[in-house]
Amino acid sequence: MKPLLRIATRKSPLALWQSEHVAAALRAAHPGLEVVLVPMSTRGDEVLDRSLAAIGGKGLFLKELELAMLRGEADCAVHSLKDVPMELEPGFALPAILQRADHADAFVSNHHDSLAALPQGAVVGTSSLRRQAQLRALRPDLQLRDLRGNVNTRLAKLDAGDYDAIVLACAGLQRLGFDARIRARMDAPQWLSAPAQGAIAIECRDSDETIRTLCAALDHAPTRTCVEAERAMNRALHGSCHVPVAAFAWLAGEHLHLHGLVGSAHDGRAVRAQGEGRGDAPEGLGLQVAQMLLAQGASELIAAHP
Ligand SMILES: NCc1[nH]cc(CCC(=O)O)c1CC(=O)O
Repeated sequence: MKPLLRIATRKSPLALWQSEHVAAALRAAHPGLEVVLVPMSTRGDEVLDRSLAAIGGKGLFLKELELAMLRGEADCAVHSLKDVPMELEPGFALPAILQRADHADAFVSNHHDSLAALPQGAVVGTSSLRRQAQLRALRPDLQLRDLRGNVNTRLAKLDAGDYDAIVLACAGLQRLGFDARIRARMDAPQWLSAPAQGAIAIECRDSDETIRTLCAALDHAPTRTCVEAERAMNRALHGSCHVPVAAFAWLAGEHLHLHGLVGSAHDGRAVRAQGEGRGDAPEGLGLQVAQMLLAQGASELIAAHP
């Protein structure tokens, strides 16, 4: 019998695409390994009428997949790393972080070319506090409206005329074949993406050495370095999906650069910081930039988002 590896995945089109992508990469890395998907629904996918924060935060997307691993129904799970809490559940590990795709956000609209080109008072859809905070800082005149659901649902709501524009991740749009929907990339330094946006991670049980080793073949060290800096910054700010924190790190040779932002989803206040360090010490850089943000009053902004 061929050795078998079972991947727990959410059922949204993006989650399925990402899990298929990981499955194909694992098959290529380990000829003879059989890889199958175990699609599951999570509470985060099913409850769409309440905010994520109200039903328990982003960890909800992971919990059911972790339970499937604990029950022995799956060997690992595939996630968008930006949806993975800064502190993993005890007993779990991330043996692979794949090479990051486009980290940037996308301005998506059927009538306007960019954020700057939106008319006064235009309606923009996003439920992300991070995106709301940056929109308020750059364009205080805009009307922000909630927009939840998977990528396909959000595009359908835009097309129904509910919004003048919406903001989504470039990576998700590209993976689903919606590249043509990207009217403008929203990128650093003016606009910062979510910590680890664009990176896919594999999670498995800490104790499962065989699975960890199989998955580790897909790990991309430069991506891990960058997302460790971004996540360390977020962790030091007690970041979760309930606070408007943005971070983007990139490597230039041996130098690691990190830009961070903490904003307010209620008004246009925001603090920004940037730092530079060595690629072998990403967590130190993350902490350093977090300290710079705190020194400018980030805690007050974070406390305003209970
Ligand atoms: N919040 C949902 C989510 N989680 C990951 C992505 C995009 C893919 C990625 O970041 O790798 C998206 C969609 C979006 O924000 O538009």
